[in-house]
Amino acid sequence: MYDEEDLASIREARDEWESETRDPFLEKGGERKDRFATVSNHEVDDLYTPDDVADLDYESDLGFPGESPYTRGVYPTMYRGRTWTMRQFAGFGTASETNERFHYLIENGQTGLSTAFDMPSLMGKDSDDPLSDGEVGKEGVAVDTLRDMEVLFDGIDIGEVTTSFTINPSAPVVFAMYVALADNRGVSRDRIGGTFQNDMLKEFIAQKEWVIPPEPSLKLVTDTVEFAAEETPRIRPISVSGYHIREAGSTAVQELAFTLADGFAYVEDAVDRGLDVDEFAPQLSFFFNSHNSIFEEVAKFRAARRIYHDVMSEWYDADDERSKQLKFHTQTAGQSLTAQQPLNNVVRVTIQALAGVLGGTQSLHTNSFDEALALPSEEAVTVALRTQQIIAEESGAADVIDPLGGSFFVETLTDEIEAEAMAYIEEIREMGDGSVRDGVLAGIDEGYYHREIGEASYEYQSRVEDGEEVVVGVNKYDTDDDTRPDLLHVEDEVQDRQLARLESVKEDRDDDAIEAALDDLRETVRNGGNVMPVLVDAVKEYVTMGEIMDVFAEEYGTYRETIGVM
Ligand SMILES: C[C@H](C(=O)O)C(=O)SCCNC(=O)CCNC(=O)[C@H](O)C(C)(C)COP(=O)(O)OP(=O)(O)OC[C@H]1O[C@@H](n2cnc3c(N)ncnc32)[C@H](O)[C@@H]1OP(=O)(O)O
Repeated sequence: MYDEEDLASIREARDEWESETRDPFLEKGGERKDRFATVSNHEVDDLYTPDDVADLDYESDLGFPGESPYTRGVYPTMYRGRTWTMRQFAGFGTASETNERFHYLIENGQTGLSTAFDMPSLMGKDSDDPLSDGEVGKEGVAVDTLRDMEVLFDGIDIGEVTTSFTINPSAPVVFAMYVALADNRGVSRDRIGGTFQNDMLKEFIAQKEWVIPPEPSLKLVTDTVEFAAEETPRIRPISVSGYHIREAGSTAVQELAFTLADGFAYVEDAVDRGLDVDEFAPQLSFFFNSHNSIFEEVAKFRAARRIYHDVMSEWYDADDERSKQLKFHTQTAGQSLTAQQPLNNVVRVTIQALAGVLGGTQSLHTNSFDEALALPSEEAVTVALRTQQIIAEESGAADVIDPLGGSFFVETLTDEIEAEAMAYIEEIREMGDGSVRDGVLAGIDEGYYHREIGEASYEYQSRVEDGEEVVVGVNKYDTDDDTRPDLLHVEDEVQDRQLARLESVKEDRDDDAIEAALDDLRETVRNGGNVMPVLVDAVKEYVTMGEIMDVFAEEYGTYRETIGVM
């Protein structure tokens, strides 16, 4: 963006500044540290100038918002037209309690819904399974049958509001329930909107919740992609998630690279099935973490959009512009929150949320300050939502598009993060002999991710222990405050109420229809067909989550991690 002559004179002026202005000043007191680095340990210089961005080409590297390569944002007006979706993750108890929380959040100005499921539902177990005992409704809402979905969305217009479902191994079942709910309510399938996390690859990489092995898991994900493309154009069947990879201890670059590689693996799997990339890619979506190093996060989000645009065009021949636009949800970093001095977390969350906004997120969850201690209380959830509203309506951050674009520092970081992430993606592609899909599966199988993330995590912990990485109120400043906010407690009787509902649903069912539905499902699995249409029929008969997942486990087998078992 600068000509050679300008750059030469800037270089010369910088040398002069260093020797005549900075260095004599440094002699007085030096710098606070020997080395400055982001939370991911990415070293940063003291100052950036046009010389650092000498290779930047405005048109091909940045462009304009809503135009390729989308570095500056996916929409032409970004938040001047509409602010991001404020989507607080919520769920606890039975569907009735969560339905109440949904209404509370909507009344308080939240613009989208996001469902947290309890552990049994996440793992595809019914509430009456012996393994579920003590976990029902504890960390999210319990969903066993379509009846729970009916209660969950009572009084909510599912043709209007978009809802996110954080569910993975059992995602096809919940997707089928949502479609069945729409059918039963007479809402046409093309009106329902929302997102299923349904990102099984990151489960094997980082979060470690699975039922069946990686290959059939991927097959089921692609079933949902195909079904969504054909039936539910406003549903995003996968939210390719870096969040949990980062929470497991990865760096920002690893988070970006591993997530994009997973995204490309899903693209390849769907293309291998015979789908045209432009038929399904516009419905893909992403989900990233936002940590404390504000500029690193902004650069990560900008690099994500640029890489995605370039790779979708060049490797997968996407034509439709929507196939090349990376749209993402952001959640502030749970792992950065501290149990000590919990109110400090409000500040951390504000910084992280601001990074998401400056980075152009489409949707945002701000963590509640008490999340290191328990599920969020109503008070904490309200502060978290208000944080988003203050950023949106008081800070001015939403008034200018990509306000950090053109910052010598942020553009340099964007380039560096892009290059480092691409090196990882290429490495994964090579592990699969030219196929990212096979490379990701090989990486899972061989413990590649486990090693890479483990090393980064160990290194971060060591820096915290050495005090090189400061965590205020934990390893520096007053650390013995034990203030405890009022916490949300989920009563044990929730389990009894959920079991009673499940029992009454089971009593009312037509046993022959249940058996026939499960036979159809087994048959479809055996002949390799898309399971989604039969799942929709099955859940309409009130077949349970556990009954369906048992068929998958019987037919596809279960999975045990082999890492470390030599
Ligand atoms: C840690 C925790 C755990 O594991 O426990 C978790 O995982 S929690 C995980 C929680 N996960 C999530 O909450 C995932 C949320 N994800 C999503 O909501 C989606 O996948 C998303 C990221 C693509 C965001 O979708 P969204 O509907 O909120 O936002 P969109 O960007 O699509 O915008 C919504 C509508 O507004 C329109 N729109 C957007 N911006 C503008 C603008 N400036 N002017 C005019 N219209 C606009 C869009 O075109 C779209 O319309 P139209 O609809 O007409 O096209």
